[in-house]
Amino acid sequence: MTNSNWTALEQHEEQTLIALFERDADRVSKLTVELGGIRFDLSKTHLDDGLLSDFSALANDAGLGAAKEALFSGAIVNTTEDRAAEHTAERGSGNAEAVTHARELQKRMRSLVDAIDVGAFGEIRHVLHIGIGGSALGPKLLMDALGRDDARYDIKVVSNVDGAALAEATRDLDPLKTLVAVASKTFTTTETLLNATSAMEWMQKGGVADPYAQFIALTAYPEKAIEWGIDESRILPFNEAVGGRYSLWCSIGFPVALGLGWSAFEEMLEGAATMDRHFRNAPTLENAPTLAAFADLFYAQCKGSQTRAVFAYDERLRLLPDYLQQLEMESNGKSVTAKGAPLGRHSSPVTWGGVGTDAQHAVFQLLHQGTHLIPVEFIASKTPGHDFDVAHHEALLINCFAQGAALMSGRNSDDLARNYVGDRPSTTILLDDVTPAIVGALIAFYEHRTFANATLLGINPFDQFGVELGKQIAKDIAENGPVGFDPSTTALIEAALGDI
Ligand SMILES: O=P(O)(O)OC[C@H]1O[C@H](O)[C@H](O)[C@@H](O)[C@@H]1O
Repeated sequence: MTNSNWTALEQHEEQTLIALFERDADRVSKLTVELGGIRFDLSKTHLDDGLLSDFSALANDAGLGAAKEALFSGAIVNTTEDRAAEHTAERGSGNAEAVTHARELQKRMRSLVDAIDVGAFGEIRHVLHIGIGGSALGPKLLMDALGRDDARYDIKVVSNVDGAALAEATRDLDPLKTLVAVASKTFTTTETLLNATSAMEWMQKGGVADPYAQFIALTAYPEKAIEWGIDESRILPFNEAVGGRYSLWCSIGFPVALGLGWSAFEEMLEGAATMDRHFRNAPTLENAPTLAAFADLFYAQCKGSQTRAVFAYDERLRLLPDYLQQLEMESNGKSVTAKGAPLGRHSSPVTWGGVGTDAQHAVFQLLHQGTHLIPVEFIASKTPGHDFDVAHHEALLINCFAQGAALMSGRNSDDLARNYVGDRPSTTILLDDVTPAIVGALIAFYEHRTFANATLLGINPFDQFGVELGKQIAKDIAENGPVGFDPSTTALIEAALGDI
């Protein structure tokens, strides 16, 4: 990818959003993609014919088509770790061998769901899912989104090493009726293993005669789980070529399959597969993840936006911003290219966000009148997730659309304190409903958008070495105490922990 591509994009003569709508009566349909029960409306971004053509050239030069084929065919796309990235195979897309392997492991998962259902583990009512990062955020999001009214089991997800999290999660659980799922791709993550050990003690204290019999493991390294004490028959392995933040489709999604039932889990996989096919085959200008990546790159790379904000106008999706933070920031928060050279550009913007309408009364002031340019994303559902008066849902959607309109149109006032400059971009993602299939497609959309961003920047989105240094230093402190650290760190350790 040449610098001239970026120079052309940076020098693009930008029109206001209002002018773009005035000049092109087809703008909404041109920049709206509908598939899998989702409408992606990018018409309130500054993408225009010129930008689309320049970004398409950039995508060609960056080899997006070949990169997609490499991803789906199971080639080594995670070059720094010498691995493929086979999350799409979990939903039946791509490499045949990986798909067959995924199906076999899913059969094993399904058998365990069935066994628990028929009482092979006793009278299980609760599942305590212990994991962190990619081993927690997906199950947490999905159960919160889809398991509100009719979850078949009470699923609690614990991630933080702060014992308060485990205390809260176990407070109302009956240890005799609880299954503990220890979810860790590597089965070496210290927080997860400490929480698992404490959950084991909680069960012992709670009178469970053989707590190990109520523990299962979800991991890519079964031998590590066996070493920890979990019987092989209660381990659900997954392919090590599935990255942690892409792992909700495999056994890390076990609580979802158990909590919502196997058919719902399959619907979620099928929804994601629909998005896989779209990303792989749809032409660039009709390709939702690719167009969204163009808009992301335009603002982050050409307009200096350092953040992008995501607001779920639906309580069921309130954890989506958290989920996306890991997906986007851990994937593309890198200052080096896949070839090991300095990136020389900004990496992924900071993803942040919240829930509408709450956020309107808290942070939207800055979005409307602050000096930062922050592309905003709204996610809403046509169908409400409750039986209360329809007025609630109407108010929710009206507010969502009003915010997008206000950001774009602005309103002039001679009184500067009351002036809205407008021309602030947003994307609206409108779901038919929050169902397993639609949420599956939505998450796959974000995965592919992240991949397209990475490819155009030349980043490997599948490693995360940035998280290692802090872990290493924590280990050093735990093993050796405050030896050899800077004065501030030493003083903090001594003040809070004394002689550890
Ligand atoms: O699943 P685990 O191996 O326990 O890893 C849990 C998480 O921790 C790591 O530090 C990574 O930053 C995440 O990508 C990963 O999802």
